[in-house]
Amino acid sequence: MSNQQACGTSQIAGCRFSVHPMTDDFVNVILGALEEVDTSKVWMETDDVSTCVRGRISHIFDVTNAIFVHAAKTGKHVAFSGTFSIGCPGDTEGDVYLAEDDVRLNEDVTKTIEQPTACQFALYPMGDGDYMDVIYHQVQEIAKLGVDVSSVHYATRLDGEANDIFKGLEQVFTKTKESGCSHTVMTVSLSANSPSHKGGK
Ligand SMILES: Cc1ncc(C[n+]2csc(CCO)c2C)c(N)n1
Repeated sequence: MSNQQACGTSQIAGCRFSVHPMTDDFVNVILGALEEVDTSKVWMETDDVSTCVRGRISHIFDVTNAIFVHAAKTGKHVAFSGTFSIGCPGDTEGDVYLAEDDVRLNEDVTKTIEQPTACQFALYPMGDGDYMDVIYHQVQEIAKLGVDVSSVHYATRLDGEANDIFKGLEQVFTKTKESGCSHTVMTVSLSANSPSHKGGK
């Protein structure tokens, strides 16, 4: 890749995300989900707008998956919106978290939570001239994982279990990075328990 040198070489991955529960009790749903999840293998900061987690890819997806299903298991309509990134130039602070092993701290609990979910994601393999090939290939691959895949303008839609969707998103993100993309960005919107899900999309 021609501009490999211009871009950062940090292998730290991250996600900046917000959870929006459609309920008067939103503070408890947000803070409850953040507290219930073991975040000791990621760097994490929460403010009034969003939360940022940084560390190894496995833990970024383990933690965001867990926070989403913990918020959604309340039964409230919950929306999640996040941006995943790896290879961001200058992203080195907190690299100490890369020394963690890949044992996921939340998987045992997360996998017991069933949560039908709708997702729209968009992949941005930056710094690669063949970016559309990368996107088409990854969308084909995610279809093998047991989630319904369809096309919408500017994104790909996934319908299925939250845990399967997160597995697919992690695969897309990891494979894009492994294919040599110097800076990979993926935006994700999720919706659970929406009254609009009943009777179609
Ligand atoms: C994951 C996540 N992190 C932070 C916020 C921002 N936020 C909005 S209300 C609230 C609780 C009371 O301060 C917080 C932290 C969010 N929505 N989702």
